Amino acid sequence: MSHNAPLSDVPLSDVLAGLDEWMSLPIKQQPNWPDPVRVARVRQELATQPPLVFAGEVDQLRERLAAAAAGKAFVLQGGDCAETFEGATADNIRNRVKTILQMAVILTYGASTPVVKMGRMAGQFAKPRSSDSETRDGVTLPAYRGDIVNGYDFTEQSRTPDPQRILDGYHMASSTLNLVRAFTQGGFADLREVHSWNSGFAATPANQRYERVAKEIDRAIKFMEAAGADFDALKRVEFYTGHEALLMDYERPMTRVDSRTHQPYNTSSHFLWIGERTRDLDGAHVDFLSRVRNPIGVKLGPSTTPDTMRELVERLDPHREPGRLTFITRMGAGKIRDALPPLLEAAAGLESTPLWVTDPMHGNGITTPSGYKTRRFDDVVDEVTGFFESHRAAGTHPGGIHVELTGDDVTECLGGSEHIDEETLSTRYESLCDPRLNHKQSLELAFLVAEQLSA
Ligand SMILES: O=C[C@H](O)[C@H](O)COP(=O)(O)O
Ligand SMILES: C=C(OP(=O)(O)O)C(=O)O
Ligand SMILES: [Mn+2]
Repeated sequence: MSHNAPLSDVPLSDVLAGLDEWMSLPIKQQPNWPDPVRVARVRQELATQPPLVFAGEVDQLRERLAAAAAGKAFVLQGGDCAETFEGATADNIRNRVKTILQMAVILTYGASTPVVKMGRMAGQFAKPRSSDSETRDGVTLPAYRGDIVNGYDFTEQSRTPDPQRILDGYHMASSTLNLVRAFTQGGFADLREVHSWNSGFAATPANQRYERVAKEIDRAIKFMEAAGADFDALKRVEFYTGHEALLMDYERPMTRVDSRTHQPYNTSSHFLWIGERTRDLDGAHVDFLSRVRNPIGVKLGPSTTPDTMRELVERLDPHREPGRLTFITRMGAGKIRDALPPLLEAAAGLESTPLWVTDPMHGNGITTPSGYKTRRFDDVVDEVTGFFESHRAAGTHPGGIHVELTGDDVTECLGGSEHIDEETLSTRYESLCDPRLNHKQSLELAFLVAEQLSA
């Protein structure tokens, strides 16, 4: 029997042994910890900490993703490229949650589709890098790999990987998730608050357009209330977390055997994805994630062949379980119309039902002459359009969108209705890794996606 069988026929000792199989496989993008003994101690301590999510929630998300894969819902995943410890403030978390809620309203209302809301939040602390090191003014130090590994400051001390950061990352994820749960379960995310999510954001065409949608929703709710509808269910909103499962010294200790089902769940997050750089078929990440019950995503870049995709299905979704596997394509605006159709065609013969999500960010990175990593809003929109076109042509379901965004008024991506240009980038560029859509650009994108969805 395959190791990730949906039914728990595998002896517990085999399950536990399997969870460490990755250690014997090639692995990429892990830090060079200077003191492995300290890391081992941290791993042990982390393994004793309470889980961040409950396995039942994870199962519920799998059902929601299955609905999206079947064209009955749409998934919205968004958040920072790299969450930071310093950025885990109430204001910052609230603005990101508000932005995702607003985008979800635009999509739900504009396209009459249920939206599965998921943050790149509460654990998005580890980053894969193109280069292991960074050189500035002749000084070479280890690359910044995310706050869960090392610091961004360009000093030897800060860039040296520090395992204490793994525990700090756990606590940051825990407090972030606590606030996210408070907002989404305590009334803040109630659809009757649809106007208040817009407050605090500057008046712009996108916000004004949002206000108009909010007014219409308000009127509809008032009408239904007057007609006797009970809206208590609106008080609570399902909101899930996801991050790239990259740092094995975090992901493994957070993986626990569920007492109800005797199956392993990665309790650091509801959803986990494997990055473009670590999805080797015979590598550690694919093996490890094939053994946990969480729904799993895999990033697919433009060079992905149908064979690779088929093999990923075999390894990660051998039982063809709806909701289990999400392909997050990140092809680039210029490539998606050529690169995605062969994958959609090949998937049709597999009896698998992967959820197809577009990440219109990571294939569209450019660096300005002054050294800023950025993306053009128009390229982001073009990739999203290419995603919808490809699915329409193939008769498959465009199931969701995955974006790097913030609720703040940063200037990291070029364009949008505010026409951020190369000179403006430096005024408020805050990301420590990839450029994010700001609040207005996020709403603008949501309106465009809603149009595509309802086309
Ligand atoms: O977020 C994705 C990657 O970590 C990022 O794009 C890598 O960036 P780099 O090429 O600057 O290392
Ligand atoms: C590293 C990322 O993406 P990818 O693996 O697609 O490059 C990311 O999502 O930040
Ligand atoms: Mn990124």
